Amino acid sequence: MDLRDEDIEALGTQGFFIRTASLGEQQARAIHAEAQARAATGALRPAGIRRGADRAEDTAVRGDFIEWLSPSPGSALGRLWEAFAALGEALSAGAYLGLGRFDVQLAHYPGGGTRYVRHRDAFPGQSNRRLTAIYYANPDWRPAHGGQLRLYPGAGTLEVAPALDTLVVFLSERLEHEVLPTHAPRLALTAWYYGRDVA
Ligand SMILES: O=C(O)CCC(=O)C(=O)O
Ligand SMILES: [Fe+2]
Repeated sequence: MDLRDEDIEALGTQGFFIRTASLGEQQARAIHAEAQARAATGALRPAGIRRGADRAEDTAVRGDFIEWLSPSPGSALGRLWEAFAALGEALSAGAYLGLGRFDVQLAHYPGGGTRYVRHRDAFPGQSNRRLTAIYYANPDWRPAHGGQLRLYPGAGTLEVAPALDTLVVFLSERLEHEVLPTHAPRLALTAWYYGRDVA
């Protein structure tokens, strides 16, 4: 996941950039297989809305099942973790984002019209999530499956297919987005990067 000047520039001007074929098909398929296997074990839990004591589940808002990952050296998901780490370092160096630690979440939307309504991942002023990087692991995605990521960069909208090996990176405080209803199982791995000032 080498960073190009145009990616850094797009992040500054539009608040996001998109890469297809980001790790290569072989790695992408291995990531898909591992993510799929984790989802199949039943280890994932319904995602909550809001955090802490206010946490609730509401599938009309958000219908995915999630698991927080830990680094797993030697596996395909471990290599993805390393790629996320390298991306954070490159963006800190190239875009002066001052990123520190990150969390990685595996999310599985089971299909059946599950979605995640329009939202932002962080709100300005709260020193929490600075950058969101989403990596899609869906080898046979077709338009009829839905589940596109819809971005609201300002004027108009843009839809991103959650297809194998596609990476979307955006400023968590800035870009509103939503997951359109998905009619086939949909896998995504998301890294959220925090500012360096946050422990
Ligand atoms: O999976 C996606 O495309 C986006 C999910 C999302 O917006 C989130 O988990 O905050
Ligand atoms: Fe989000």
